[in-house]
Amino acid sequence: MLVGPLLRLPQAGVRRMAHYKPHFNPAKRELRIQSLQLNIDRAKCFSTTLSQFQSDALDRTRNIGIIAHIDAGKTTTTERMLFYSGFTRRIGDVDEGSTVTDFLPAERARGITIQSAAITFHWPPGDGAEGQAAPRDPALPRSANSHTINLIDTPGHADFTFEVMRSLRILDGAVCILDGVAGVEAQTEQVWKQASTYKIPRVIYVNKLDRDGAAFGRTVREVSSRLSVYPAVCHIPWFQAGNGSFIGVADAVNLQGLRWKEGEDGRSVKMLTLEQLDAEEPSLAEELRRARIALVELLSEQDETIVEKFFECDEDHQAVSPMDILDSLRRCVLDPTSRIVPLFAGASFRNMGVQPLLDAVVNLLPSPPEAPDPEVSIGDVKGGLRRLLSGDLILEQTEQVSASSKGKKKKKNAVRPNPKDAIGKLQSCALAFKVVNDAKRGVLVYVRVYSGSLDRNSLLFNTNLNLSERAPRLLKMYANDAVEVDSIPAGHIGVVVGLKHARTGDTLLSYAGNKPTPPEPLTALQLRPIDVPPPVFFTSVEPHSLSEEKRMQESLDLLLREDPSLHVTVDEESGQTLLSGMGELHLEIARDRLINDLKAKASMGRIEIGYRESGMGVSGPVTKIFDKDVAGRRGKAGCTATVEPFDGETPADIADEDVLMSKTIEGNRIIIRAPGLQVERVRDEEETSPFLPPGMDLNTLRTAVQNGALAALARGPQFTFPMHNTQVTLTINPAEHLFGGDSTTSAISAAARQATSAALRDLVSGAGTVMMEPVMNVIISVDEASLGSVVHDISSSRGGHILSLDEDVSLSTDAETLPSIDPKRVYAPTDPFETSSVGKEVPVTASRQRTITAKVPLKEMVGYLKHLRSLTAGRGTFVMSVDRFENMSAQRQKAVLAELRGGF
Ligand SMILES: Nc1nc2c(ncn2[C@@H]2O[C@H](COP(=O)(O)OP(=O)(O)OP(=O)(O)O)[C@@H](O)[C@H]2O)c(=O)[nH]1
Repeated sequence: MLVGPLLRLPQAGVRRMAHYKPHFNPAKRELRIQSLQLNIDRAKCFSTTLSQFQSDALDRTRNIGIIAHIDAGKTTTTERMLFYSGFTRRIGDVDEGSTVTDFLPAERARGITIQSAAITFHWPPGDGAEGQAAPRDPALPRSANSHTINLIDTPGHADFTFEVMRSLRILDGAVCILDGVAGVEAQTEQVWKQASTYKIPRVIYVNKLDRDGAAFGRTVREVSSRLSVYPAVCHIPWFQAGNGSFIGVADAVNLQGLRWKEGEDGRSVKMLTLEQLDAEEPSLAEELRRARIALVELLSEQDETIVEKFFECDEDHQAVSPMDILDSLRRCVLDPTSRIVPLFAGASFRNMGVQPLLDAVVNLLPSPPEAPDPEVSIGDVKGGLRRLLSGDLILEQTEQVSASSKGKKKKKNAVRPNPKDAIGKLQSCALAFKVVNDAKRGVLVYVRVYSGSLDRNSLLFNTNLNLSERAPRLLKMYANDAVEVDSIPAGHIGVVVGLKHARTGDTLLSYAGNKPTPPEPLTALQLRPIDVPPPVFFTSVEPHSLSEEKRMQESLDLLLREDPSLHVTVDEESGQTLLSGMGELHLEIARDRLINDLKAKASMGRIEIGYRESGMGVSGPVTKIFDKDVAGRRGKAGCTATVEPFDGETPADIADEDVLMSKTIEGNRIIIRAPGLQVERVRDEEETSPFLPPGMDLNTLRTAVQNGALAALARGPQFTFPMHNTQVTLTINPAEHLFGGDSTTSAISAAARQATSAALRDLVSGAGTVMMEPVMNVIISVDEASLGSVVHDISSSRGGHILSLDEDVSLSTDAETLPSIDPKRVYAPTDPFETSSVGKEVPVTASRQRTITAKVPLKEMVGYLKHLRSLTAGRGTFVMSVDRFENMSAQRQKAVLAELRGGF
């Protein structure tokens, strides 16, 4: 934005803003969050008969999350939010391990948030039902009425990136907390980009301004340069006498000062008008006027309405009403093309700045109907939920399917589904965003409902697992307290109790009719689908005794439902159970969960890198006939398998009518062919064949063959690492491979496994296999002084490949790369001990932050943080994510194998 010539102090005779905040009492100039005790009592006394959701009007609901760099103060801020809203009686303390949101013992012990907990509270305090009948008074800010806030606490550690994505996708808005000392860090950039992928409207809160070295102005400039957005500075910090301790904020929207008393719980806030500030803190008053001008100027660049208001006020920046500014900020926040992000200031630990931030959540972030349309997919077709509900997306999907099946023989009795019929039958769709094992209530599945209403006792079809299960109980959660409800309407967040299968990330549908599955193609519907990155670390899990094995398996199953980015495989030959995950900390936390929380009597081995194995050529077709009694039942089935290299991208040629399935799973492609099966679509949704074993449907056959192939692919033939970039084609010929009732699912699975394993072994005698290792995308933030040594260390000692210095290299393929913003053109107040203010050059000094983007083998990154800290005097930070698996050179392979064998 242009601040230069326009940044001038307003003319004399400035009009005073009318104060508008009803819960701030201007007469007393002292705010006390009202009737705290009353609100706590109310919170405890929710009627269990009334559906609490009914009283929470959607436009007075905010589904928000807090995103930040680790340790920026998410938990500390959340605890204050809960306290000021009357939800808790005392402020929890992360350092004492007494917080509400971090309620897993493992989290409390580590002081980090590892699990997203959803909490509902009201702001301003009330029960969210007040004044529901009365329409909103447009002259008052939304924060004049009590709102229901569903807060999802997202994890901050890099190992939990996938978990961050999972919680982000159900948010309608987010607060991004920055550490006022550290500024924008590599991980902030990463999580910011992730939020941009889902186009989530955001506000920024600069925290920890009480700490020595806090630099609000520098942080604001970093927001523009590193996050590529225009910070709309709504608050500036108030340091006593310009450079003393942090005592409050000056509010550029309402043109007032908010001062908190040192050492109190923060419920008392002294408010000062601009005139009072002039008398008490003239330099702050002057800066506040600058901030107001900059704010109006910035908004004017993107919002026509504020320009009109500005002209109506005779071009007096101070005369524009707070309501007009709030409305303009809101329009910008909700406009996906706008790059304006409102920015607030505080020190949560000192209980300063949290109530105005809560007002901002209510005033500026969207209600569920105002939030960006969530992405859904049906098969390969993607689009918005609204397009799905209109039937257009289904139409597109059916057209695509019929186009791709052109040239195929028409199936007998084929019926094309009517999109309107399918949508008409859809009663609700919801996303299970978190599965939590509650000691008292059992397994809780947190859901966000996107359309319709999820009712108690309805049958829920899980499109990820292809099964239905009933929802016997529904709850609305208040951290560890719960209220029983009859339904969860669209836009709301609630909990389903009693589901046996649903996992974190699954899409759940309820539909009309008594069929076991919803009409096609709804069975393939996915809400906000995300790609699960491959696990790169693994460890073995061993029960203490044979009798503990069942218990351990149950605990592992639960762990996997909670966190599907963990994987469990059983090595067929050694019988060892292997648990794999995204990072060392990820597996350490899983170990804690398993052993300390779930009380599994098991021990875990060393955490090791998950290498992969890949074939160098094509195997011959190998046929295996399995013929054995399984659990007292005769089983006989056969299968032919061929394996070949697969580049991970080339689409499968599915124009072959014999192809039953072609799926890429965990970096390998599984193709199932069944020539001569003569598949027929009988009715709308059922496929069958006269040659299937009695009682078996096509889906069961597919799953059995797939599971057999997956079990074989889990162990490479030469190095015993899981196979990668491998395509296996399995052929089931009914005449040769199916033997009526003897061909049970386990016999078919066993035949598929044996055939795949034999084809893999065939590779070894032919072209051979090669080891692959995970290569990471690494983004390192360091100061100028350490740049040289860090770059040298990465490229020479760690075999890394530097991609860029300082350039914005997008980690996510979806995130759009925005043109950069010149921080010189952004308003930022002077930091204490800094000389000039606006329009300054970002100084090129030793403290300037530099960003290194590189590709480095994961093996070389183990324990890197400690090393980076020593190279950068403790200031360097980094984030990394898996780029891909790469073939290892013969020399590197030999060295790694020697190390592994030596048990190093
Ligand atoms: N001085 C100061 N310290 C703060 C402030 N806010 C948080 N802290 C401290 O910073 C540390 C991290 O705070 P948390 O609230 O746990 O941060 P978090 O972002 O939730 O961290 P994760 O859960 O690990 O992602 C704790 O020691 C807090 O006491 C603040 O405003 N001022």
